[in-house]
Amino acid sequence: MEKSAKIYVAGHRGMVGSAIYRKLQNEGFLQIITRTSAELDLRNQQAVEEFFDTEKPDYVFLAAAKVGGIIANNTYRADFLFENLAIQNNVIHQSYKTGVKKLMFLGSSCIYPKLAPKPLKEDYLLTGLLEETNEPYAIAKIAGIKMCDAYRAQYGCNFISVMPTNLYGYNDNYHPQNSHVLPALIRRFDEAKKSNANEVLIWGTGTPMREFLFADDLADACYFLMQTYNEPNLINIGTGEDLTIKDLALLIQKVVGFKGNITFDSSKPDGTPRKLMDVSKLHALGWKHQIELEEGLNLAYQDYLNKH
Ligand SMILES: NC(=O)C1=CN([C@@H]2O[C@H](COP(=O)(O)OP(=O)(O)OC[C@H]3O[C@@H](n4cnc5c(N)ncnc54)[C@H](OP(=O)(O)O)[C@@H]3O)[C@@H](O)[C@H]2O)C=CC1
Ligand SMILES: C[C@H]1O[C@H](OP(=O)(O)OP(=O)(O)OC[C@H]2O[C@@H](n3cnc4c(=O)[nH]c(N)nc43)[C@H](O)[C@@H]2O)[C@@H](O)[C@@H](O)C1=O
Repeated sequence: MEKSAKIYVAGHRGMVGSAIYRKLQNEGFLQIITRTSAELDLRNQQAVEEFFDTEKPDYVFLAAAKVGGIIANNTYRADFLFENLAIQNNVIHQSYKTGVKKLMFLGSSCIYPKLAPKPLKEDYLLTGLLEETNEPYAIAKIAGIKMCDAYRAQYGCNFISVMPTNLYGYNDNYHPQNSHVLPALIRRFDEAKKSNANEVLIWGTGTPMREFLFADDLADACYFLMQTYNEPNLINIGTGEDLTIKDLALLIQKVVGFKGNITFDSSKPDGTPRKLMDVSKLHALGWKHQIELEEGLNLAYQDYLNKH
């Protein structure tokens, strides 16, 4: 990407989009185009068409999506399917129509079959049934991968798909019900500490395993792949390391400094038992994460404290 190129970061106020925006600014890009969802609703086909016709971006990072944790995905099943399909259909199709040089589509590790062998290799896509709690979101993301590949095959578009693992970082969503586990627990432990509560409740059994990547590391990987990777199919972005939700809770408890107990609410869903990514393809290209989990948790907790 040339430093003077017009780069559209869709979703620039979100956790991932804001990290990509910071990365591009730090690298000296001069024309980063942004719109909030209030200014440009990406579900609106006509508005997206007008925006692309007017702005004609050279490069697109598609980091706008309807996003949430296990309960949000399971509760708003129609919204997660419809909104994500609409956003990605509009952005990918208009990128083709206006001659965007390269587009990056962000998927998620939940596109892999629930019981696929671990670690999850890219070629396990569509080899089995999906996890029920986030099936609508995963179906939309799989459609996004297939759209990028179809536009590459039929029209020669350089559209690539990356699959990040579970993410956390600056500008995360700390909603008590709708957020992902890591920000939810930062908030719950912090509130328990401040109110001198005796215990913190963790959803599920604590036995599922998850892999976590700091969003600024993800942005760095996205930037790296945008410069170097021009292939169909998908590429995983993660750390290659995971831990149980119980161990994550104990680590967050330590970082926050909560002295009470933790208990488990097994009436809440566990979701996928494990979704560790195989990151050998990314490592072979020469990229590896920098920020380890405990360091990232301290950074995220400071960001939470600054804003709450
Ligand atoms: N968070 C995670 O753990 C993971 C995220 N991902 C993927 O990364 C990407 C970004 O996620 P993340 O940053 O966490 O999500 P956020 O919820 O933090 O940000 C999403 C952004 O999308 C924008 N957006 C949502 N709906 C619309 C719309 N209708 N029109 C225009 N913009 C819209 C929002 O814009 P505004 O602020 O202006 O309303 C918001 O800034 C997504 O594709 C997600 O699937 C993948 C794996 C894990
Ligand atoms: C990124 C990924 O995120 C989603 O999948 P998920 O990994 O299952 O998401 P999660 O972060 O919400 O939960 C992880 C684990 O943690 C447990 N857990 C404990 N206590 C809390 C808690 O307080 N909140 C939440 N949310 N989970 C909790 C929870 O029960 C589960 O076992 C997808 O829907 C999909 O959107 C997607 O791609």
